[in-house]
Amino acid sequence: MIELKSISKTFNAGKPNEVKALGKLNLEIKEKEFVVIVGSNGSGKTTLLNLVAGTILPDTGSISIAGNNATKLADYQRSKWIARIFQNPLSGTAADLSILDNFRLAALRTQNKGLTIGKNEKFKTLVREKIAALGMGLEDKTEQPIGTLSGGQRQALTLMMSVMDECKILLLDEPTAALDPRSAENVMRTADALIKQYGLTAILVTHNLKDAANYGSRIIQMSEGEILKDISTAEKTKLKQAELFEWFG
Ligand SMILES: Nc1ncnc2c1ncn2[C@@H]1O[C@H](COP(=O)(O)OP(=O)(O)OP(=O)(O)O)[C@@H](O)[C@H]1O
Repeated sequence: MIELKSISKTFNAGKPNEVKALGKLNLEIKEKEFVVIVGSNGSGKTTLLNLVAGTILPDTGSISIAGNNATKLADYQRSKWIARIFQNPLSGTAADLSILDNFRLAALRTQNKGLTIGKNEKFKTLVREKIAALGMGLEDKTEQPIGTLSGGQRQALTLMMSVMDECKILLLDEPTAALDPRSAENVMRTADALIKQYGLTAILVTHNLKDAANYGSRIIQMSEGEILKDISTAEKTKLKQAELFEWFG
């Protein structure tokens, strides 16, 4: 589903503040795999997500997404395959617009459904059903500005918006870092359930080793722009949480 071949990325090349963020990185992620990426600050995790999303382009190497050569495609050209959730719950939604209008905008993102569908009763009913499935009691608040909701509620809705379209890949960039522990757990549970339900391929970047242990089918540890460890599903199920903390702590 995602294939990175010999990808390298250097920022400010040739200047005194040059940073080699990724060096000749190879990574293949299969369809429906849920990869958790851990690693210390500055190890290249977000750069890797940015390269997959297309917000930055690689210096060398190639990127294939869903069987397409995406190496030179900009982020908006990849958005039909990829949805992304950021650390800040305020990113990805328009605070002053209602929950429903935010879902309309999200539906327009991939330009598959068009404005008419976004306006009709069928769309409203579908949105209410999807929101009800989150079990947060937000289905009767769809006319309320999304900015009035808590960070956890917004993250859960942003997740639902992302997967309602035809996206196949979900990128989660520390999605719970700004949330209290309980909301964080709810958001991670919601993400995990949606990934399974919609059969998504997912990448989660996190500093939370408990989440790395509890979620996902594969763990990758990055260090100085390279993959240091790559733990497969079979190995991960055998790993005890204590061992994981020892390895990555
Ligand atoms: N746009 C940029 N311009 C210059 N340097 C950058 C840019 N983006 C990232 N870097 C540098 O590249 C390196 C990798 O950064 P990246 O954000 O990918 O790390 P990370 O593993 O996600 O870190 P963190 O856990 O702190 O979020 C860092 O040294 C960072 O300072």
